[in-house]
Amino acid sequence: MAKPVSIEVWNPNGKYRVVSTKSMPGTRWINLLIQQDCRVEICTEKKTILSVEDIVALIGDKCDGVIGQLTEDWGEVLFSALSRAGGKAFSNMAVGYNNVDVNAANKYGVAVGNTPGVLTETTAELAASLSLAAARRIVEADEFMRAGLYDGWLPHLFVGNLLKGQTVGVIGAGRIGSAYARMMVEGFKMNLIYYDLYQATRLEKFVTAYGEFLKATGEKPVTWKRASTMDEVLQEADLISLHPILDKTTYHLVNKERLSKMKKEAILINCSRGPVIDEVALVEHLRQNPMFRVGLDVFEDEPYMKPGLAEMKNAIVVPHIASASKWTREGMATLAALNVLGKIKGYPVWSDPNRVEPFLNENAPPPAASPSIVNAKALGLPVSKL
Ligand SMILES: NC(=O)C1=CN([C@@H]2O[C@H](COP(=O)(O)OP(=O)(O)OC[C@H]3O[C@@H](n4cnc5c(N)ncnc54)[C@H](O)[C@@H]3O)[C@@H](O)[C@H]2O)C=CC1
Ligand SMILES: O=C(O)C(=O)CO
Repeated sequence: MAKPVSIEVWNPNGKYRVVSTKSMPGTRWINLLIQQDCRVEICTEKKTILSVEDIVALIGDKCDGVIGQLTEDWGEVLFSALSRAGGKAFSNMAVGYNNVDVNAANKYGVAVGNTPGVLTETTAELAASLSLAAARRIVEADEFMRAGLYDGWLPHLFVGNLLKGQTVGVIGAGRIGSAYARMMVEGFKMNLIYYDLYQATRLEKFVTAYGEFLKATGEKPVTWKRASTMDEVLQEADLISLHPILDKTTYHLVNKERLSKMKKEAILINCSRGPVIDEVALVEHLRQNPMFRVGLDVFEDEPYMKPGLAEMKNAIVVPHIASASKWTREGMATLAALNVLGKIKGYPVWSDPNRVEPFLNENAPPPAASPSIVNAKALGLPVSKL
């Protein structure tokens, strides 16, 4: 018998019981659920990461849907518990769902939602912030200043890299990778090289058009290249940002051998998932190459860092905050709630998860659809005609 978990209840007499494993930003997501006759239970346990046992207790005997977090292990145990409780809907409050065993969800007929689109620009902006902070050694300089060590301007003080005219490399040019690439190309006039399993046609067109604009105004045009191997990006780029999903093909994509192919003064940014980089190999590489710099939002054993990383001056580390803007986090909560609500109400699945704006308009009711269900096809769910 699992131990009870503390909760806060909204609309106690609602017909459908929806559980959120965490408090989420904003109130729109709660109101949307309440308006559709849901009783909303929000876990108020103090600990940051809930165990599978905690979540089983939250699900209880009757539960129509759960909104969960990327820190939770959603597999056989939780999907079978949800199914036993009569639930057929789960949504991660995240676009990445490497914490979810979708096959297990399929086995129990549970729809799995995620929250694409609403975090694209916010995450890309954090990757751009880390890129600039690493290139211009902002964190080191800030520490130096606060330590009272600044005693006057010097020609060699915190000399970093100029981005303009250098090459930005993007691994995984999907929604976020492409948004980041556009920021770095347009903002800093960097040339682009990218590697993805698919062609990023819109991104290529954007860089071509921007290059033509620069040329027409008498400036050196920017260029783009789609690399046929990831190693080509590692060898050619001065700044590399990782934006693939985490799966078997991207686990330790950046390892010791690949790090050795990068330029000695290159900058590596990771705002995807920690295990995309072999972090032990990275710490060793940072030690051996003091001019190599890294900006990390995610870690292999999150929330922990591999030994030695925290001491490296050439590493900037932040606690998985890439999607942390108010608008984005409130939007993620809304999309996650609507994924669950849509399944409970028997709505179809939205036809294009890249076009989620209609769900985010606070001045209009959201469409009667689940914004993004990743296993819609496997479950044979109907698709919205809107
Ligand atoms: N740090 C943070 O707070 C955040 C992290 N993320 C992470 O970013 C990931 C990407 O998000 P989106 O851009 O929205 O997804 P997306 O699906 O639009 O883009 C992922 C891209 O990776 C590519 N890809 C897949 N396997 C690859 C491989 N082996 N080599 C190269 N490219 C490969 C895909 O073809 C796709 O273009 C999420 O899955 C999530 O893990 C997302 C949001 C916030
Ligand atoms: O949406 C995701 O995948 C995240 O990592 C949230 O920040």
